[in-house]
Amino acid sequence: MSVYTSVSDDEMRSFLRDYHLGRFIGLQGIAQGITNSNYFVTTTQGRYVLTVFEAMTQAELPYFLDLTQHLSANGVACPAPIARIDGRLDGTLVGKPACLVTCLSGGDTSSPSALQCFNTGAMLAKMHLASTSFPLTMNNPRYTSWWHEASSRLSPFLDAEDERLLQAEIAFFDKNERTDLPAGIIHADLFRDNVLLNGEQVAGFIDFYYACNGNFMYDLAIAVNDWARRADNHLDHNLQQAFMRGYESIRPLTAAERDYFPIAQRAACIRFWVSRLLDYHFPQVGEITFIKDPNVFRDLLLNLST
Ligand SMILES: Nc1ncnc2c1ncn2[C@@H]1O[C@H](COP(=O)(O)OP(=O)(O)OP(=O)(O)O)[C@@H](O)[C@H]1O
Ligand SMILES: N[C@@H](CCO)C(=O)O
Repeated sequence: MSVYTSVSDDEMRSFLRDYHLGRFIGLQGIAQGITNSNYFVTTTQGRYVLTVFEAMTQAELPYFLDLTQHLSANGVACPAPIARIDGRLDGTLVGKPACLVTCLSGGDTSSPSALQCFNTGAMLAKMHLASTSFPLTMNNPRYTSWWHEASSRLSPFLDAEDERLLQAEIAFFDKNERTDLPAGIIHADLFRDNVLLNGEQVAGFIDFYYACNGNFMYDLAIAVNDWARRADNHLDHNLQQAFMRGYESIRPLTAAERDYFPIAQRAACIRFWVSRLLDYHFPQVGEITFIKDPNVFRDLLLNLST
């Protein structure tokens, strides 16, 4: 259950006074989710999702809300933030940053069909195209310099084989990274649990809080590594192909991007192997998180080349 911040009906009524959303009817906590507190809010005008941010600061929030507003206005399926009467997209509730967004129908899946992969790939390509006209920028907080630094912190906790593999992969990417390929805003965390599906259709991408500037192939690799990953941590060739075909139905890849894709997949493994290792070995006091198995991405890394 992840409703860490309790919001009373009276607090919600008072929050809603800043919006043109009619009268408050009810509030219902959403059980899924790890980082933030989420509620369905019903008013006389409809149903919305309230997020109360547990870790993000008020100053950090506008970038992400402006981004989802831009994307939804440009045909990308994602929740649109609701503007307050004064035009702001973010507010404060129970002393924490908060926002209201449109409520999407649908749910996530842990075992996607090929058509769901195709449609998610197509929507990711739409997002990449739409992002090129977004004016704000954000550095990727979890990229090469981050994993260099993190790998030093992790070194005492790793056995010799894992240490060697991690260092070798980091060095490989340092040599092979390309910065001249198409880039823009990337989601950077488009796992299966961050896409709501309505049957075979994409209802919307959620959780844009790692979105940043980056290489499109790296973003595609992050998504494919999760969407096509089988329980044995090998990639399902058909699901991978379906995802890539969907992507290319909207944004065809160049030969250089195609060549780079396997390198980006290895980098995407480093990213999530390292973040999960950090969560495991350095659990933050008071941080609300469930530790996910780091070895999934070590094993996927090993299996990518077999
Ligand atoms: N706009 C939306 N419309 C409908 N349902 C939503 C919407 N946003 C979130 N949800 C529901 O709330 C759940 C939790 O949302 P989310 O995954 O964003 O939680 P979080 O705690 O903010 O992030 P994370 O779980 O990645 O740490 C989702 O699985 C989904 O069921
Ligand atoms: N999608 C990430 C967690 C959120 O960044 C993971 O599965 O490790």
